[in-house]
Amino acid sequence: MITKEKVLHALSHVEEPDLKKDLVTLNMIEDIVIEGNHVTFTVILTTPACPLKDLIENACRNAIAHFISPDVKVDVKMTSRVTTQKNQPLHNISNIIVVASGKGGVGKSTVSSNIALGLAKKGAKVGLIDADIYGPSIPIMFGVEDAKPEAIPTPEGKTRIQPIEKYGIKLLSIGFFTDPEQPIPWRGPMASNAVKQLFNDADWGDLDYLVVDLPPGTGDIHITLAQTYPVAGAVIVTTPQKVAMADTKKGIGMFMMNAINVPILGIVENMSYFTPAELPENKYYIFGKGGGKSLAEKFDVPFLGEIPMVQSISEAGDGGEPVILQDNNPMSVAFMNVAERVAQQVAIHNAKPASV
Ligand SMILES: Nc1ncnc2c1ncn2[C@@H]1O[C@H](COP(=O)(O)OP(=O)(O)OP(=O)(O)O)[C@@H](O)[C@H]1O
Repeated sequence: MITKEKVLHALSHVEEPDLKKDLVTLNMIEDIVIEGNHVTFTVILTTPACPLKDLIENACRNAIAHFISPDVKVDVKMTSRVTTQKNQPLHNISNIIVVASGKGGVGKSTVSSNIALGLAKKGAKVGLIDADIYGPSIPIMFGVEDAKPEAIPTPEGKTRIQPIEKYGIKLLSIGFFTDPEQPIPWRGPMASNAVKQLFNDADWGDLDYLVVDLPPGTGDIHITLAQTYPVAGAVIVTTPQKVAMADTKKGIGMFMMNAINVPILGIVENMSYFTPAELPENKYYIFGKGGGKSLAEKFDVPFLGEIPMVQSISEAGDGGEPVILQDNNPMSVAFMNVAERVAQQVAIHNAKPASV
């Protein structure tokens, strides 16, 4: 006879590959129902964007077959409860992910947008802040250049900014509050205060992930944000050129400084190679090859993936519909892989003991 204990015993032999503990110890199994020869249970993953979903499901099926009987009919429901970063800064936001680059123009906003939408596509509740005071490009990438977020008065006499909702995520850009024709005269503290308002004074609701597109380089905003709001981690975007890599090293160094101490979730290499649309098999490594990967190895941080230079990426971004929204575009898959790896790294960091 199949019992709940037997099912739990079988599943206690399935290890969560990232967290290196079994699913039962991690409290990832719920709702076991046994009806004769039919077993149903739910696996609670740490993120809906878990890249190991299929692997874990297969391992569960194999464990039941091996430890109970191959004849058992198994139904596995996969769901998720997103884990929360340590020192959660805003009670309704589980994880803040900053996206940074040493240099401007390497595709930081493109990567931020596609990661945010990728996580949302997987079912997560996602917000996106465009904190790039020097060139806020998220409004263009989401086709909401003219949006004017409402400020709603609260009973306490404050105002709450309502994020704009587009493609299933909530977004706010510093660009919504500035005149695009005017250069931004803000200097450090003023700009930092404006960005802080996007965190504090906005009505984000409950979010699993808040992705923040930082200005390029290292500066006041980075330091203020990292010190005011502990973040789950930083995604570093670089291109393969030597000059970009040199600045990327500085950026990584800044996040690793004791006073800042932001975990590096990994490096994304953008514009890794050029691929013409009509010859998708041809890859031209015009800026050099393997730089992002070797940088990740040098700093002992994950390499989150390479994104080629493809016309459809810039067309989609300029057209206000990031490429990940196109289901049949291979670049959509490339960005989804990056988004999944980011979510995976957040979950790994969240599971570490507080001192690590
Ligand atoms: N992989 C890619 N293939 C083709 N075009 C790309 C790719 N990545 C980014 N682009 C294009 O390059 C331009 C700059 O990208 P993006 O705005 O994302 O860079 P950024 O690093 O955020 O820039 P900034 O420093 O101004 O904030 C955009 O027009 C974008 O569409």
